[in-house]
Amino acid sequence: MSLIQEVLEQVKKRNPGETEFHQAVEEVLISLEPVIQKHPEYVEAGIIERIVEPERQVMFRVPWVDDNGKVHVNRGFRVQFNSAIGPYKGGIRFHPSVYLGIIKFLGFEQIFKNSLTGLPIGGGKGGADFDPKGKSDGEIMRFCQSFMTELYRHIGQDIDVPAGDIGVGAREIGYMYGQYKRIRNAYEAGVLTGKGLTYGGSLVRTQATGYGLIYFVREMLKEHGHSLEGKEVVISGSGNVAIYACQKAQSYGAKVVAMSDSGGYIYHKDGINLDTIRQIKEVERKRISEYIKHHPEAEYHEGRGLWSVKCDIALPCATQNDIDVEDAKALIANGVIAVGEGANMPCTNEALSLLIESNILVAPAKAANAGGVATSALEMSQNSMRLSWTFEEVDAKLDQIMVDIFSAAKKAAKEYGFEGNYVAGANIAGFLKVAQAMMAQGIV
Ligand SMILES: NC(=O)C1=CN([C@@H]2O[C@H](COP(=O)(O)OP(=O)(O)OC[C@H]3O[C@@H](n4cnc5c(N)ncnc54)[C@H](OP(=O)(O)O)[C@@H]3O)[C@@H](O)[C@H]2O)C=CC1
Ligand SMILES: O=C(O)CCC(=O)C(=O)O
Repeated sequence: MSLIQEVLEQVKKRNPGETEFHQAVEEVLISLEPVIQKHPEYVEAGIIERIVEPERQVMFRVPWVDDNGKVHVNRGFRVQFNSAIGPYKGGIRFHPSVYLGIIKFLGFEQIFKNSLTGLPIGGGKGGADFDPKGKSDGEIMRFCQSFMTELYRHIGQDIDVPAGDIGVGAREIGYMYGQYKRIRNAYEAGVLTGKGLTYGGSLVRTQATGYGLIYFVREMLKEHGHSLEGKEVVISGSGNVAIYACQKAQSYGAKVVAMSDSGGYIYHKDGINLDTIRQIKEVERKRISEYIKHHPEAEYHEGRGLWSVKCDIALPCATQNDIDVEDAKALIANGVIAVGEGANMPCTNEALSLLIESNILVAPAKAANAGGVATSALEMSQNSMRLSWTFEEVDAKLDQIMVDIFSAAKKAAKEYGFEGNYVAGANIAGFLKVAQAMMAQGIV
């Protein structure tokens, strides 16, 4: 059995039931076979065994009281996966599906993604099995305060810097920051990113993941003689990543024809009206089905089925395992050119293999959605300097970072025998920097 197979077996045995974590580890380790052949010193130093084991993981009780005085108890998590190249960095997810296996898959992916940004940030992730849907502002605030009342012990601007993810946006970061500041009685803006602009947030952080995805997809299309101009695009989700991916894709002349939420999807042949989506999602916090009240010529379809909509470019921007083999087959049959992963691990491993074998261009999540965390790192830099850069300055840095990530993935893919496979290229380029740092720091 090869070392990679042995480590995979060990990961499954040691972390029973954590299927998303197994999936994420498998997807990375498979592409590292040629790397360890070339670098036997990594095998000797146990880099593969060490990189799949979190440095630390914390699980805690989050008690809170709803508006009717009823007590609820949720479970909170923070997984500090790897600090070889910088303080742990990664978002916080509030969603009822959250359990240790999800946070570990996300934390593991974050190691390689953060490395690809070229900035000094390690990998971590956190969250809670709390469902923010239908909760009042007061309930959200009390939950965030309770969550931070434990989390504050484990984080700090040079230790671990959380940010947003599913169910956590500027409102939640604000409540968590307020509670952290109250407990610590200190100015430490760099402890969280995705903050509001009046208290240390960075311009462009809100847009960064979606914009960065489109910058990466633009580079990938350009490399293969295509562009976004005139392409039909389908986007899953209608949250932070989806909205700003839609905005940037439209600005490059693409026509976004469908978007979704967990209830269903809308199809608008003439192109989605993003102002309506933003009003429904960012202001009213309602369901996407409301869209047809504003645009009766559009269609609403309940449930899954989004990936059967014909498109040139598919951008999964909702959640993990959104595109399975059947969805991939439907996309291929409909002539898709490219899939750009805005969400983390939105394709099953089987779907990814099928897309790659079918010569569909795949922009892998670790690279393509790295613009969010990269801009978080730029927010940390601004906090350290106590300066704020303009929108144009941050956006230009983000664009350059995405161009650099694309070329790093392309170069690594070519060097290790995977030319044109940016999934393998991103895994390898992300891994190499972390492995070199781990080698230099001894067995820790
Ligand atoms: N925010 C960021 O900066 C970054 C986010 N990501 C990843 O991007 C993805 C989207 O995150 P973000 O936009 O921030 O999150 P949001 O909470 O803003 O939006 C999430 C969207 O995905 C939908 N969704 C969530 N869970 C499911 C599900 N189980 N089934 C179907 N639809 C679902 C939501 O629908 P509904 O409202 O109905 O639940 C919503 O439309 C996630 O995978 C996240 O990890 C990656 C990098 C950075
Ligand atoms: O900005 C950050 O630190 C986190 C972003 C994130 O959670 C992600 O990249 O998945």
